[in-house]
Amino acid sequence: MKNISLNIDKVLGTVSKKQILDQETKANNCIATLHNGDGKGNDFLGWLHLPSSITDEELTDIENTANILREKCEVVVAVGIGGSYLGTKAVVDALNNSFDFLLKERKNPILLYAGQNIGEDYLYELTEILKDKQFGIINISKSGTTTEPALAFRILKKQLEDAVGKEEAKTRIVAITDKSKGALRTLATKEGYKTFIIPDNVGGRFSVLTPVGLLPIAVAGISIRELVAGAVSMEKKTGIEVPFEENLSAVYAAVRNELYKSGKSIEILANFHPKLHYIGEWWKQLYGESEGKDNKGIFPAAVDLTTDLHSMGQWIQEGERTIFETVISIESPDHRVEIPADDADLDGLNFLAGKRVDEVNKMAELGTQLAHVDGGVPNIKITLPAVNAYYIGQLFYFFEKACGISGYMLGVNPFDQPGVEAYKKNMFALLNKPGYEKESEAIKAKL
Ligand SMILES: O=P(O)(O)OC[C@H]1O[C@](O)(CO)[C@@H](O)[C@@H]1O
Repeated sequence: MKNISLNIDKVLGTVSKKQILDQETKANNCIATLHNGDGKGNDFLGWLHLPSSITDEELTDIENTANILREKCEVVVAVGIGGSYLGTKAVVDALNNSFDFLLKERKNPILLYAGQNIGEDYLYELTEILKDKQFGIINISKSGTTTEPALAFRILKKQLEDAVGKEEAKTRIVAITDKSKGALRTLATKEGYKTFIIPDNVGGRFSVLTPVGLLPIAVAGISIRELVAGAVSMEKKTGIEVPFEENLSAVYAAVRNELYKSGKSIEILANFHPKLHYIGEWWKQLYGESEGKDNKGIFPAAVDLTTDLHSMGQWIQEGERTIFETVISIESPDHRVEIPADDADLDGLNFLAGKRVDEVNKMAELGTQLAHVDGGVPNIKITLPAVNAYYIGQLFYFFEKACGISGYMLGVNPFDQPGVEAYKKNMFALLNKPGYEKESEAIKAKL
C-alpha cells in the first residue's frame, strides 16, 4: 500500500519555508500535550489511539450486527446528526456507486439518513418511501439527547413497530450511544435493543472510527477492517516520535496556522471528484467545531470542482484575498472512460479523442491550482493514491491529528463546542420545553 501525501510548495509565496520550519518546536509541544494528555479538553482524547486499540472482537461484533441488518433489510436508516452521521456518509458516498439507489442487482441494503435535519417534507417523504420496504434503524447519538435524531427516531420507531410488530422491530433497531447517560441509553435498555457504546472520551466529530461510523459503513458493504487499517497506519506516521518535517499532520497544522496569521482566515477544502463531497462536510464539522471559538479560528468551507468553478470560481479567483485552498487530489480513479472520436466534430472536442476523462480532470485541477495561486490563493495539496477504505482511513486520522495539533497551536480547546448550545436554548425556550420557563419569557419579550 502507498500512503496519502502532502504538498505545501504552493503556499510558499505567502508564507516562507523558514516561517513553517520555525513552528517545529511549537507543533512538537502541541503533539506532546496531546500525547501526555495535559492540555485543554484532555478528557476527550480517546480518538488519539483509537485506531490501534480497536480489537478484532469489536470489529467482529460490529460485522455480525451489520450482517443481521443486511439480511433482514432492504433499507437501513442511519439516524444521527453532525459527527453521528457525517463520517458514515463521507465513506459511503466516496466508496459506493454514485447511482447506488438505481442498482437492480443489489448486494447491499440502501443506506438512508434521518435526524440530520428537522425538515418535515424530508421526513414525510422518507416515511412514505419506507412504507413498502423492509427497513431497519441504527439510532446514533453520543449524548442521547439531541433533538433532531430523537424526533426522527420517535417517528421511525413507531412506523417500524406498526409495520412488523414490536418484537421484530427490536431485532432491526440498533442504538449507539453513551454507556450509561442520556435518553437513548434509557430507551435502548428498556426496549432491549442491541447497543454499541461511544466511549466517553471520544467527541462526536472524532467518532467515525467507533461503532458510530463503523456499523453503518459495514451495513453498506464496505470493509471496516481496511478503513481501520488505514487509520492505524496514519496513527503511526503522525506519532510523537516522528520528526516534524515527516509528520504530515504537524506540517499541515503549522502551515494553516501560519497562513491564518498572514491574514488567510478562510480555508476552502476542494475536491475534483463529486464522490468526495461529504468528506468536505465531515471536515467542516471537524475543524469548525474544534477551532471556531474565543473569537478566532479559520472558517472551513468546501467546494466540489470543477462544478463550483462555475459558481464560486469567480469569488475564489478575484474576491477578498482572505482564503487559502486545500485540494484533495486523487492519483488514480477506479474506472476508465475514454473520450470517443466523432467524424463531424461539431463540438470541437476531437483534440481530446482517445484521452481518458481523468486526463481532462487532472488538467483542470492543475490549471485551477496555477490560476488560484497566481490570484493570491495559497494552495495545499493532499494526494490519495486511490479512493478506497484504506486511504480514507488514513485521511480521517491525518485530519483528526492535525486538528488536535492545530487547535492547540491556535490556543483554543479543540475538543469542546459550547457555542452549539445557543440555538438549542432558544429553540427550547420558543417551544416552551419544561424547565425553560424563564428563557421562554425572556425570548418572547424579544420578539
Ligand atoms: O451524537 P449527538 O450527541 O447526538 O450529537 C450530534 C452532534 O451535535 C453536536 O454535539 C453539536 O450539538 C456535535 O458535536 C455532535 O456531533
